[in-house]
Amino acid sequence: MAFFARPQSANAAIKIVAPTNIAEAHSRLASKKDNTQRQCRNILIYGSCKFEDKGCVYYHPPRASTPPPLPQSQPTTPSNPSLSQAVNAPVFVPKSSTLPTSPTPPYAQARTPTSAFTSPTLDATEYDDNDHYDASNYYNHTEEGDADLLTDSMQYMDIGTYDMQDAEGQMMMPPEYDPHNYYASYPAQPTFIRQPLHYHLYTHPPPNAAPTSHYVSPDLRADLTQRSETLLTLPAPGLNLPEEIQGYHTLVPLENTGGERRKFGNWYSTVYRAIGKDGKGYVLRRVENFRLLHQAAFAAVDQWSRMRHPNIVHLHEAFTTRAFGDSSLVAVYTYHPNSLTLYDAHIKPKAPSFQNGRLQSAPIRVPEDVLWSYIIQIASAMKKAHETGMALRMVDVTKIIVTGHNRIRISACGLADILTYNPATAPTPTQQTSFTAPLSTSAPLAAVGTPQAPGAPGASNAGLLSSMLQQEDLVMFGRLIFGLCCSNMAAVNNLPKSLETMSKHYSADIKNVALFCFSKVGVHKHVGQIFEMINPKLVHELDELQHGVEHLENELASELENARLFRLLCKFGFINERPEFARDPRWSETGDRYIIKLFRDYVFHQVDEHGKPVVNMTHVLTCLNKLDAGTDERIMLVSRDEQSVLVVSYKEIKTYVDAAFMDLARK
Ligand SMILES: Nc1ncnc2c1ncn2[C@@H]1O[C@H](COP(=O)(O)OP(=O)(O)OP(=O)(O)O)[C@@H](O)[C@H]1O
Repeated sequence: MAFFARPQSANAAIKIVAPTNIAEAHSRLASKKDNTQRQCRNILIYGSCKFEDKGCVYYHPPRASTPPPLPQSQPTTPSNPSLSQAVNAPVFVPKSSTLPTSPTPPYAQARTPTSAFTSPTLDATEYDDNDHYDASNYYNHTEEGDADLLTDSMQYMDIGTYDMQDAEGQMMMPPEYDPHNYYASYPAQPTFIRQPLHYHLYTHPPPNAAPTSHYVSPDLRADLTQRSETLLTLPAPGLNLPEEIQGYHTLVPLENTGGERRKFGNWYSTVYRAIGKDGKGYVLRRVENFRLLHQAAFAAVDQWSRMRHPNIVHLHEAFTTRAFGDSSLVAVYTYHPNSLTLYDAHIKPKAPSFQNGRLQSAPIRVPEDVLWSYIIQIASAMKKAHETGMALRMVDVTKIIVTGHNRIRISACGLADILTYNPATAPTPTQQTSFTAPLSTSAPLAAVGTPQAPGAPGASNAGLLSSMLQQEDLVMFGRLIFGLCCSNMAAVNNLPKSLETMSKHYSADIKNVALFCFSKVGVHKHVGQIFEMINPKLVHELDELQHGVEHLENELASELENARLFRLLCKFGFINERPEFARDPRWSETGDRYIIKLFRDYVFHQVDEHGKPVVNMTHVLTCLNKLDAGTDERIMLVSRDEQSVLVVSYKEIKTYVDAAFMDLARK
């Protein structure tokens, strides 16, 4: 309760009085201008004046004597910012158009270009050391300039205004959003004093990136919200799933566990979503009734867990478990909420819908640019795997998931390596990390789950197997392109018809890539050749990606200020109108909290000249951002009975808000 006893004078708010000393300051400046006995500034700065004997009108002390000390300038701001001195300082410049504008500061009159650099008595060579722009020299070398003048001029500066500059002296934060209003309010205040950029100030976004609202678009918001929501859904009761396996809990099946099931190679498999020890979502891909014969089979897991690629679902670990009541193999992958397999997204028959005005149930064909994007992403993932001596082995519509807008990832990588591990063909660590050259022999392909023993002379079993699996990746890739083009995964079984369909709906380039991948082994074929074939499409994809990044940046910009303003509003909510202090006038009618209360009125409860509420988000945003930044700019707060007026800076209000909040938090 100590803060209740805080004396009101503890705050630095000042009462408004008429700025009587403006006229005095002007007359003082005028008298200084007439003083021809003032010491020449060249003597002060350089120790001599080249024009001493050539008509310089200022006073030059005898050369032998020691130069007199610099004249004491008038203090720019009161050294002790006590209330009594602050009251007389005519610093406060009301920003509101309803308030009188401040007089044009004298420094602004003094720094006309001619007076600064075109004095006939100045020799440019005399300023060699000061050629670069320097604000203080600039003023010092004005015709009438001296330290006193500069000091006097500084008194008229609204420091809050100069805080709003970046390193280049550009205005960073117009007090109002409308730049025209800003310059109309400050017609004669050029900006020369450089202050470090205060990143917490509210900055008007560049016009080309100006967000249309202060929130991300509804579509993006809905998408992101749904993704988080999905992670929180609970499993249906009665599934009889283990509560926890190796630290993963809250298992939820991501596919139908009853009815007809497809096999994964020779095994049944089920995909679950689970929460890990770190609270993040994971996918557990369980292979039922798997017997691990060789611990070394998990070597592939190490390799895949080290692999990072944007189009490959990351494999974290794999283990065997009896928690499901059998001997299961579980591979743990990153969870990408609300994903669909390519099959579900493009091939699975949909409920009838209106297409071209007719009710149709045929799947909607994948647009060509989307197909190119898929081809590039899969080829990129494949290239990464092949460069590290591995094969994807999962280029299949049911094992590629769509995790975002046209964004695909290959899931289940590494699983086939464990399931089909054969110690006779297991690669050594060196072979695992070496680049696999394109296959030069016409060896038969190894199907997933049934690797064949290679026998090419000169090549190790492991190396040749790896090459064969990589060739198989390409064949699967070709099959996938045919399937997506024809919306039928058995499209390659009737190649002539499929080619006809492709020619009808897609460009010849897609057909060429599909045929290249699907063609028989025996030629020098590797995934790098695909990139050579599709160069122009790569450029297009890059452009699209950059557009996508820009779009997201703009979305981000619209929310940029919201988090800190939300925190500030929370503090206001905690401090203002506390019911337990409702009958205690000391809570909000005196001292710092009174100022917080008046500031809240200033921000939210203003009325116009007709008494109508001013509902201006720009005003609120500007005020709150300045408060959060703690600027030196001062505002005028009027009591509700309009009997007293307080002038207080944002910096001071910020201190009071923080102190009041800390008091509450400590209670
Ligand atoms: N990493 C992942 N993140 C999120 N969802 C995933 C992930 N991997 C797979 N899924 C989802 O899990 C579900 C089942 O995946 P699965 O690979 O078993 O596909 P499937 O079509 O059921 O194939 P199969 O019939 O061979 O089991 C799919 O809906 C898929 O989108």
